[in-house]
Amino acid sequence: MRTKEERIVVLETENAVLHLKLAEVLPTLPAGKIYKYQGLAGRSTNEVLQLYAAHGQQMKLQRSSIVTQLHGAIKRLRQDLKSLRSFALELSKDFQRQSKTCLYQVLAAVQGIQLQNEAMQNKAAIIFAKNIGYQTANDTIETGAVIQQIFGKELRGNIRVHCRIRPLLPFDDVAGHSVSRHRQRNFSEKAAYAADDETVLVKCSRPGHASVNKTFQFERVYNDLESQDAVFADVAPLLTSLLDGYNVCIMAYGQTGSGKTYTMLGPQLEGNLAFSIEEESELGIIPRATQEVFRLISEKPPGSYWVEVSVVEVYNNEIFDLLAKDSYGKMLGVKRDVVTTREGKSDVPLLTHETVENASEFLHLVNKGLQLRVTHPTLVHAHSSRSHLVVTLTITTVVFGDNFGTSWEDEQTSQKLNKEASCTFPQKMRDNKSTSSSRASSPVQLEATEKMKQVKTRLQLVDLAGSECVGMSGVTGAALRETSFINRSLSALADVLGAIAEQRAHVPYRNSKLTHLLQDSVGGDAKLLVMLCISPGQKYLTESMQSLGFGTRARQVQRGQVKKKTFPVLNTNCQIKETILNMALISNKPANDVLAPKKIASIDNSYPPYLDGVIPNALATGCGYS
Ligand SMILES: Nc1ncnc2c1ncn2[C@@H]1O[C@H](COP(=O)(O)OP(=O)(O)OP(=O)(O)O)[C@@H](O)[C@H]1O
Repeated sequence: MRTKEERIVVLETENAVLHLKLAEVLPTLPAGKIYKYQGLAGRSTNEVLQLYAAHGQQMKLQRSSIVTQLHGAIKRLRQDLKSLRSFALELSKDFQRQSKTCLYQVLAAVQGIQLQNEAMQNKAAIIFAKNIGYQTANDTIETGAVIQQIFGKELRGNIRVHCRIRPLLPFDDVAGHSVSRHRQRNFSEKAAYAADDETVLVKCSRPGHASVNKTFQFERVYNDLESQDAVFADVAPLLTSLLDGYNVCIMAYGQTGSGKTYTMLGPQLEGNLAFSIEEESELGIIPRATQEVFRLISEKPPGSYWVEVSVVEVYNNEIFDLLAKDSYGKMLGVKRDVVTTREGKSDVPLLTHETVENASEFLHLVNKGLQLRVTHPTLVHAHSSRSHLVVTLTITTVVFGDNFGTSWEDEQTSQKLNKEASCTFPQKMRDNKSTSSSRASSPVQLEATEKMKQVKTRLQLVDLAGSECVGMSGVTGAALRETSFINRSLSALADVLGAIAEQRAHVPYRNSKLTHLLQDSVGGDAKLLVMLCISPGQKYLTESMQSLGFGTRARQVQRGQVKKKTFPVLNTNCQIKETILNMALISNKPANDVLAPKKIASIDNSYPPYLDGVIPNALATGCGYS
C-alpha cells in the first residue's frame, strides 16, 4: 500500500511537471507532438486513477479484515467474560457453603457451651441436693428438674408460654358481616399448625402474594387433638411449687373464641356460663388445679394449711366482686377497688374471701360467681366473655419449729414478713364464715413463740377476655364499648410486659385495673404461665399473629429470679392464738386436739414445750370465736 501511495505521489508529481512543461512548450510544438504529450499525460492520469481505485479497494479489504478481527476478539472476550462469571458464581457458592459450615460450627460450639453450662449447674444442684440430704428414688436426677425443684427457678426466665391451637369448629364457617369475599373463600382453611411440641407454624397468604411460612417457639405447643389432660399435665408441677412457697399465676390469653374459657374452665353448659363438673375428662385448668391443690394438701400434716377463694371480674375497667353477699346470700354488681400497699403490692380491700375445704366446695363457689359474669354473643363467638375473670386461691401455711428449710436472710426481712402476715390473716372462717376475727389483746405468757410460723401463697387463675377485631365480631352499641375496654386493657398488659422487658424505671401497671390487679403476678415474684390460645382458621390470621407476637414478647421478659416465700415468725400472742383457733376451725377439732402431742410430733418430731401455755390462754380469751 505504502509503495503504491509513493508511486501515486511520484506519478502525480511527474504529471504536474509534464503539465507545466506542456504549458511551456505547447505554443512552440507542432500538433503531432502535442498529441503525443497529451497521450502521455492521459496515460499517466489513467494510471493514477487505477492506482487510486486499487488503493480504495485495498483499504476496503483491510477495513473489513479489521472488522472481522474485531468480531473475533469480541467473541473471545465474551467467552472470557462468561467463564469469569461462572467462576465468580462458583466462588460465591463456595463462600456461602463455607460460611454455612462455619455458622453451624459456631452454633454447635455455642450449644456445646450451653450444654456444659447446664451440666455444671446440674452438678452444682446435685452436690447441693446431696448436702441437704435430697435423694431421688433411684439416685438419678434429671437435668433441669433438679434445678427447678431445688432452686425453684426456670432455666429460661420466669414467664413460661404454652400455646394451644384449638380444632377447627363448625362456627368457624359462619361469615361475619364485614368479612371480605376473598376471606370468605378461605374460611375453613387452616393457617396455624403445631409443627412440633415447641413450634407453631403459621402460613400467611395474602391475595396476589406467595404464601410465607412463619414459626414461633414456645415452651410447649399443643396441637388441636391434645386433650385437657395433656394440657394440665404440664401445669401440675407449678402447683407443687405453690405449696413449696411460691406464688403462681396461670393466665389464658387469646382472641375471642380461641378456647381460653375451654382451657381454663372446660366446656360451658348450653346457654349457661357454668361448666359441667360431672364431665371430668373435659375439665379445664381451674377445676383440675384446685383438685390437685387439695390432693397435695391432704398429704401434708392436718390443720397446717387452709385455703380461701376470691372471684373477681374486670369489666369495663371496673373490678366486681363475684362472691359478695348480703344477708340474702347474693349481691350483684359489687364494685371493689385495687390499691397499692405501702410495701408496693397490689391489694383489693374488702374483697370477699371464702374459706373452702375441698375442691367441690370451691367449684360450687366458682360456678356461682360465673353465673354473674358478663357475656355477649358476637359473630365470632356466641358466648363471648366480656370481662377478665380472676380466680384466686390463697393458701395459708402454718409451720411449727425450725425444720421447714426456712432460712432467714436477715432479721429485718423476718420482721417485715411477720408484720405482713399478721395484717393479712383470714377474716372469715368456716361455719361462721362471715364473722370477722376480733383480735384479743390480753397478753399471754409464752416462751420461744418465734417457733410458730405462717406464710401465704397465692394461685391466680386468669381467663382474660378475648382480644377482638371489631369488624369481624360485628359488635355495636354497649358491646362495642366493652370491646374497646377489653382491647385497651389487653394492650395495657402488653405495655407492662414491654416495660418490664426493657427494664424501664416506670412500669405502667396503673394504666388499667387489670394490670394493677395482676401487678404482683406479672411483675412480681410469681411463677407465671401464659397459656396462648389460637384459633387455627385462615380468617383469624391477623388476630392469631397478634397473640403469637404477645406470647413471644412475654417469653423475652426477664423479671429476675422467682422468690420463694419465707415463713414469718408469729411472735405476738394474738397471732399465735388466732392461728391455733383457725387451725382448730379448719380441721373441725377442738384447739386442744390441734395441738395434741401426736399432731405436733408429725410436724416437728417433738412436742414443743413453748406451746404449753397457749391453749388455755387462747381458749380463755376466745379471740372472739364461739
Ligand atoms: N380444644 C378445644 N376442643 C374442642 N372445642 C374447643 C376447644 N377450644 C375451644 N373449643 C370450643 O370453642 C368455643 C369457643 O371457646 P371458648 O369459649 O373457650 O373461647 P374464648 O377464647 O373463651 O372466647 P371469649 O374470649 O370470647 O370468651 C367453645 O364452644 C368451646 O367449647
